Amino acid sequence: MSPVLKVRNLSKTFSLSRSMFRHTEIQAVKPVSFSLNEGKTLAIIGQNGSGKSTLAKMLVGMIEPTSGEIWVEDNKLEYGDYQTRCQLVRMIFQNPDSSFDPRLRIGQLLEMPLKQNTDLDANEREKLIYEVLKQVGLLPDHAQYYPSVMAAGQKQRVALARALILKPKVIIADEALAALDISMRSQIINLMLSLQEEQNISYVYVTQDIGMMKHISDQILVMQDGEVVENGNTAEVLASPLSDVTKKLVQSYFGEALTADTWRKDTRAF
Ligand SMILES: Nc1ncnc2c1ncn2[C@@H]1O[C@H](COP(=O)(O)OP(=O)(O)OP(=O)(O)O)[C@@H](O)[C@H]1O
Repeated sequence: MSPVLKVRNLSKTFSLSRSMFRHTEIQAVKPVSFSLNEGKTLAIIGQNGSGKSTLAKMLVGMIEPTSGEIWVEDNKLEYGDYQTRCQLVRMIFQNPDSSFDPRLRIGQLLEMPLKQNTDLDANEREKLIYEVLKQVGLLPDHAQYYPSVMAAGQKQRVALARALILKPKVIIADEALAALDISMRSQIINLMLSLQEEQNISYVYVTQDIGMMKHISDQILVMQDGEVVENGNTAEVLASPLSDVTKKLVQSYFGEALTADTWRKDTRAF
């Protein structure tokens, strides 16, 4: 199986002006390389300020990398080429409200990426909008709703629908489920898992939730101070962590080192 997402030596240094003559540089992400196969899930975990979000934002084209390359299949993603990128990689955020225009109905929100990035006519766009609403467990009638009248879980379904509508290869979820309560979170996760199975989507979750990632990720990348300190198969990394930061994350979530036995016995819902 060949990788769908390939990242080579991707890095980001922010330069902050302290005064006219003084600059400080922050190496938010030191050169990182990894790849992700089709239909698989990568978890990027790490403490606050470790560089997770900066990495995710570079993948989705919101931040210009200082160096490195991002490939999706045979397409090299160039910063600023939104048209190519959004058909390959889409992102969902923790707070959908901040990315929804409150003046637009759900149908209009979903139609926007289709108008901007495809040649579909109005009938074809409408058909696709109803199809994607159904895929995320909403009804055709929801196209007429404004986001403000929807519950948090429904809004996250709309965010997912908007990410799915261009049929991307990779979806990046930056702390997308952290604000939802446990039962809504499980519903959305299960929905994302079944969509993954149907459509072979690859997911990158940016999260601090190691418990959930144990259940749903195939690969884990652990970051600390802008550096990837561990990268590998989730079960192997969590069962035999090499870095102190991973050991601490495992210990603080599971209360002990994670042996094969405790792994099996851990049945907590995510
Ligand atoms: N636009 C920016 N300008 C300057 N520095 C930034 C910018 N964005 C992030 N940083 C810095 O880069 C480092 C990594 O931040 P980042 O937000 O990627 O970490 P994170 O692991 O996602 O943390 P959190 O979980 O708190 O979001 C931090 O030191 C942060 O202050």
